[in-house]
Amino acid sequence: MTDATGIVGEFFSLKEETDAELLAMQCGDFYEFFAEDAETVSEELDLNVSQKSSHGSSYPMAGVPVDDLTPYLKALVERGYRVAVADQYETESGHAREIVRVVTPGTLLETTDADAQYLAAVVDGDSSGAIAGETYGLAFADVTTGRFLVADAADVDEALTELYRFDPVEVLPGPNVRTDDELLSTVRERIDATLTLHDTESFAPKRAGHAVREQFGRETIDRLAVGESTLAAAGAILAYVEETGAGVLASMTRLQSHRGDDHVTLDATTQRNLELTETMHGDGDGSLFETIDHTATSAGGRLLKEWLQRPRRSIEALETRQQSVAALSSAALARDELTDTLGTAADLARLASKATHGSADARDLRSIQETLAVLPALSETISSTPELADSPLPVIVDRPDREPARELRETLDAAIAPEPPSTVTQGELFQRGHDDDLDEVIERHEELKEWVDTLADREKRQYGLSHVTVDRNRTDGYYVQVGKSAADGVPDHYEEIKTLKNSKRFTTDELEEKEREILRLERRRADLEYELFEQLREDVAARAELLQDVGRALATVDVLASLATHAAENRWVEPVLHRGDHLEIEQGRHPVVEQTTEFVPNDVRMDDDRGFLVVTGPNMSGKSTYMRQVAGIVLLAQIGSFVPAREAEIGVVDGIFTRVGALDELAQGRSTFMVEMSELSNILHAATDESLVILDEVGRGTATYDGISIAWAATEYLHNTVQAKTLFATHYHELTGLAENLPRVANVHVAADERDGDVTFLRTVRDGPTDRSYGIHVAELAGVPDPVVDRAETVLDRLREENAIEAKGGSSEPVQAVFDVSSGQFRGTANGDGGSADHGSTDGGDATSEANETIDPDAKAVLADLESIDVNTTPPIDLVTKVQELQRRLENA
Ligand SMILES: Nc1ncnc2c1ncn2[C@@H]1O[C@H](COP(=O)(O)OP(=O)(O)OP(=O)(O)O)[C@@H](O)[C@H]1O
Repeated sequence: MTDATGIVGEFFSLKEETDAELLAMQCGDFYEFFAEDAETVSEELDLNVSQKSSHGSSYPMAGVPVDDLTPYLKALVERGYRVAVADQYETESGHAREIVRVVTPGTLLETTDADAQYLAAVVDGDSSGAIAGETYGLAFADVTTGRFLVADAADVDEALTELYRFDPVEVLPGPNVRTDDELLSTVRERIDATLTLHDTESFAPKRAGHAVREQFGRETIDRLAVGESTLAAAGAILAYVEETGAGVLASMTRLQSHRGDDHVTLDATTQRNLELTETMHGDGDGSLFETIDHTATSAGGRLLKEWLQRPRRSIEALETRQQSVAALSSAALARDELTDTLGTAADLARLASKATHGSADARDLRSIQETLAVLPALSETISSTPELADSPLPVIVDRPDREPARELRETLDAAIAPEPPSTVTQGELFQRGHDDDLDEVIERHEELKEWVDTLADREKRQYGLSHVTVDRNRTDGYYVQVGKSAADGVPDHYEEIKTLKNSKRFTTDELEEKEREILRLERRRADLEYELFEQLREDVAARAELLQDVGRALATVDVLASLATHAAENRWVEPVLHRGDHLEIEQGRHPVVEQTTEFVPNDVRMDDDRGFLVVTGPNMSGKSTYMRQVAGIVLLAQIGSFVPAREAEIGVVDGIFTRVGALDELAQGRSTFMVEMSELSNILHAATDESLVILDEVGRGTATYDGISIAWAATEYLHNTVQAKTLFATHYHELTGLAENLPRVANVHVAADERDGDVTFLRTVRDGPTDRSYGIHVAELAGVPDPVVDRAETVLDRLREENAIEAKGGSSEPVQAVFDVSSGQFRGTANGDGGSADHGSTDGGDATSEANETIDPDAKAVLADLESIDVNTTPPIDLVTKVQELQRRLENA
């Protein structure tokens, strides 16, 4: 196919120049896709495919009108394609075409989605001679707002955490990352991003470093102490943005580092488990963000998401936010006024990016002017409301450079027409007074229009004509129309141009001359206005950083007002933050569940001597909700928000780690247990004594012995070595015994009431372990058939009486030997019906000797070994391993 000539041949040779999946090539008034591209596009977008013959072959062809390309591009890019666009231009010998842009998910400017749209690059530092301690370098850019951030990560998990946090739409893996299967497969699984293998050259440290210094200045790089692999990632992004022709480099005014001790570690799993921005099922509805979001602007919404994904540790910074939230929550009227004012604000960062790219129209500049006016309006409300004037809010609105912002606003206000058209090439964009030449053109134009408008009257008067009108249309230009009855009386210099049913149209030399001048002036006006507009747009683009600053200030006020609204409407309180270990929440509620349920508030108290809570309780009683509520409250406190509680005192944490459920992994067909263990391993490595750890049912994904052993060992490790604040929900009743041996472990349980076989969930958390699990009751609620429920009751009763782990015998007669966990003694019987095994006797020694008479010698040896184990001194894991070994021996006996 590539030997095609003509237009199709040109298409194929352009296609070779790009690694984009699709090429849209301009052919006159259409952009055409050929061959396979045409088929792909028609399938994706329902376009008609025709056949194009070229030198004896025929090729599928699909096209869209030039003016309609944008929505099609957007749709293709949102489906993950990268699309090259080749424009046609005139040459002396006809025309030629060249690729002017490659539109990719991360460089799409025409987005209408309010969310941030990050393009990410990840570099494995080992390959780029990274500085010590820095293994992965990451950079993130949002071309739609000009935001540019860098981060480094010590290992692959941290790198993934950052990626998950930014949730990029496109990822550029660095040279070594391309062979990192773990990272790439996780990115593919968890992040809906297009992976683009961009030119490895652009990641080269020297070249990348140069590009970054050019863009952001040497001082910034030094100040932020950006490492080499991070520089490589940032440089690769700059190169990519430039090469794709997005033309927005100038809007990337500031490099921000995403490092530092100020942020709370929230690993990828935790961000999902806590349902920060979407639920475990992938919906936005029901997430923490959706619940607390009352922002009035899309930039405010984006910032609130960012805060939730990046809680902070600096008490000073958090208290500053709290003071604003407190002031705003008590000043309801002023808050409403601020929110109403913010409602008129456009997305300044996005508009700045459009101005830089050259795609902003006159309406966009009007929006910029109107939005710049929002800042002084907010300032006015704030300074005239005493509570707000005394809060940190005035500092926030004064942070952008107000004077140049005012100048820009006034310039735009004076320049742009109040309601300009959306096209920038047809004139009527400017007001009088912006430019003398333009004013002259407009004046002369208006004079002529005036001459035309009054012509009919003059002609009537001068020549005594009736039924005269003067008008203009496309085919006839300007004409004088005279009613049929009067048409014979027109003067000689009238030249007839058309006869209609009831009238005739004429022109005159003078009218033609004026028409020519009007047309010339209109063309001149359009050209001049376009030129002036481009100039003005460049002036605005040069102020991109200022616009971003103002946008950020508006978004910040928006988020603080939103937090205040939520606090006021839901009776949230201001938590007291401190550096210690103490965590006390009185009458806490789950921020999301309280919206839809009559919520039963609960307390939590954790301290130096009570740093590890084992949470037990029946199924469905509310264990998970309780633990998530604690994590949610701590997280909200660390974004500066109020919290759902009557009172809260919170020692700030450096990280929140969770291991909760495994719904989604199951759907992806990964082994639940494997996932559970790798998450646990990550927590045991990453958590510190200042972290908060939430573990829900760890060890449930495997056989009971393994499960208990792992849960037990993890508890010891977290308690003794990591010393993180931990809440651990479990069904393994055995774990409640830990409180007796480990000083910082305490038991709490979610209470349930059982009367006449009916269980009522009280949802109240109390100190001490639960006595039973009520699982059968939940099975009954879930509709499990009665005979099964009855039988389960019987089995459970028997198990409860024996309180034992069973070991099976291996002789011809099945032998049941029962090891009593609570007493550390062994009981057994020869008859297969283990259930009747000497229930009356609690004296294990007697039962054992009785059993010994009837069982074979190998089994006896096993029993002897078993008896010799000292349960009180043997660590649980060894104990379980030993029991397993004994079991095996019995089976082989
Ligand atoms: N304090 C509360 N007030 C009101 N409803 C609650 C409360 N806590 C939990 N619930 C509700 O109870 C139900 C069960 O809660 P949850 O899933 O937390 O139980 P669980 O003990 O973790 O269950 P399982 O052991 O089966 O995993 C949920 O529907 C939840 O909304």
